[in-house]
Amino acid sequence: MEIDKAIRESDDKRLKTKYKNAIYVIQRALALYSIEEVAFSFNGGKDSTVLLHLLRAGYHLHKGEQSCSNGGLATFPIRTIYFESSSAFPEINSFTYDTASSYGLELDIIHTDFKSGLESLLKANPIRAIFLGVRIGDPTAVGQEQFSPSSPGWPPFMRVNPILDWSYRDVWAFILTCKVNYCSLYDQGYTSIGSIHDTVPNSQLCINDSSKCRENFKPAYLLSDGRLERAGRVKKSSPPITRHNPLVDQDSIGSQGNCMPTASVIAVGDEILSGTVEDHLGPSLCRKLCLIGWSVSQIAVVRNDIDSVAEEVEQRISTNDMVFIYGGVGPLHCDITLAGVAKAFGVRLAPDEEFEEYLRLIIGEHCTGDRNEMALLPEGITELLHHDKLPVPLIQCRNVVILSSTTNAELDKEWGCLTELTNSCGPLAIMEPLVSKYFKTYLSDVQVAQPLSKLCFEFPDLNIACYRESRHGPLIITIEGKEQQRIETAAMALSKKFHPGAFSDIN
Ligand SMILES: Cc1cc2nc3c(=O)[nH]c(=O)nc-3n(C[C@H](O)[C@H](O)[C@H](O)COP(=O)(O)O)c2cc1C
Ligand SMILES: Nc1ncnc2c1ncn2[C@@H]1O[C@H](COP(=O)(O)OP(=O)(O)OP(=O)(O)O)[C@@H](O)[C@H]1O
Ligand SMILES: [Mg+2]
Repeated sequence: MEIDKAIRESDDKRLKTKYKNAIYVIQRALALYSIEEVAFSFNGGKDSTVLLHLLRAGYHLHKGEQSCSNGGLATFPIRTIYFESSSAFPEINSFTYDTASSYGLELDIIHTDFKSGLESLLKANPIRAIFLGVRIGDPTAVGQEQFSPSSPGWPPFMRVNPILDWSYRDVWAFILTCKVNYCSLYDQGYTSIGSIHDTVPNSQLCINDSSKCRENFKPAYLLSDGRLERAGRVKKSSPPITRHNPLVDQDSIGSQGNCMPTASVIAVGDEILSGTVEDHLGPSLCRKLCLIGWSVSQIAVVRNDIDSVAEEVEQRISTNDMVFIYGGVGPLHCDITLAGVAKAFGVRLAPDEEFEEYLRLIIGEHCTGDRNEMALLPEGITELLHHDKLPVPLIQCRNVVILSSTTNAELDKEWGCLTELTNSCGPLAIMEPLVSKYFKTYLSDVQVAQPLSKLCFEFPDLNIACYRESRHGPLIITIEGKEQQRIETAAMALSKKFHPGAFSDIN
């Protein structure tokens, strides 16, 4: 088979190893699943082009092991799916179609979104595993392995990623060594291809030729720093904050009519969800936020699972000014919080040298593996918040602050530093806290209900709430607002509705 021969004849040892491992993954998958149970997700991109040829070679070798077939690959027996979108580059579409006809691919063209397309595909076919050209540097690769079940909420199938550990250089080494065709856009400076709306040629490949009016680009395989592969892709998450942004621009709060900034708190921990450990940090964080005039919109607990964290963060970042997340931070297998945050913003985890230096000062060279996994941070969106009292800086990714505290004492320290950083453009705007007044009464709920709801109506600018600490204990009523005088007026109005002494002040 021509691919296998080209690699065998090449001197590139690294490529040979990558090829061998990818073929091994493909052969494992073909041994585990029948040919009707597998599919190949092909989109004409460079990574899926590499995968196509690896699958052709892998299938040929797999067949060869079973019989002495000469592997006449006029047709490619693995069902191939292409999600065609109206915003795909015409060059990508034509390359995909031409490749399908050259290699006899049985192409299923799907016009819906990934999730519903896969749902229909799995309903109509016995597919259990899908080959993908996902690589470790892709944002969507976060948390994946060579065999990874589809995420919760997706139809159930196995994602098989034979080139997960391939670098940008490996991909081009393979394409050039095997002399296979690739989409023409890669010769025009495109290095990673999304849609026509979010992809431009990579500026790293721009040739500055003042004599020509048109910009020229070198081909993709000349990009020397593979980390810049996605430089031509517009980030999926443009600044997520749709409301005013109090992160650094504290003046914007006043200009929005003194509206309170809101925060959401996320705890990560299976141990909290199983009831083994009680979360004390969440309530403490809520109190701290209220004390600096912030309103807490939600407190959530999620599992130590990348997708659960990503889903929660993705929902909270657009509706809150800030999101605070803690738990799941560290070097253990269950420490997935940073990966979840990266996934929520659609970026990858990448080594951060500055952070690594801090970690090295603390833990020395005692990290396992090639490098310190704790120094992998969401790429392009991370800011390190330094403070003299902290051994390592706090991590902020856009409007998400990742706290590493595990106890209230540690939280007090981190919080103290965060609020002190405010003066030197830290993430928190310190607002005037709301003023509140607490009353208690032994009247029954039924007696209090109607007058209290009238009071809410008369004072719509105040936050009037009530709760009981125990079934037979007093009813506690709280009145919260911006001005003390206004609260006193409401308190007076409330007491006038009942006999004297019905309420006592517990402030
Ligand atoms: C066949 C196939 C299976 C996928 N399975 C999953 C999945 O299990 N979980 C997930 O979060 N995304 C899944 N995706 C979506 C990809 O992670 C990613 O969103 C997609 O490749 C588009 O990337 P883009 O947003 O950069 O265009 C799948 C995509 C395809 C084509
Ligand atoms: N529209 C699509 N139809 C079918 N498969 C797709 C589609 N989009 C993505 N995929 C699958 O996801 C993989 C990863 O996509 P990604 O865009 O990162 O790689 P690529 O398109 O092959 O190369 P490039 O990074 O140069 O765009 C693809 O190799 C392919 O297996
Ligand atoms: Mg692509």
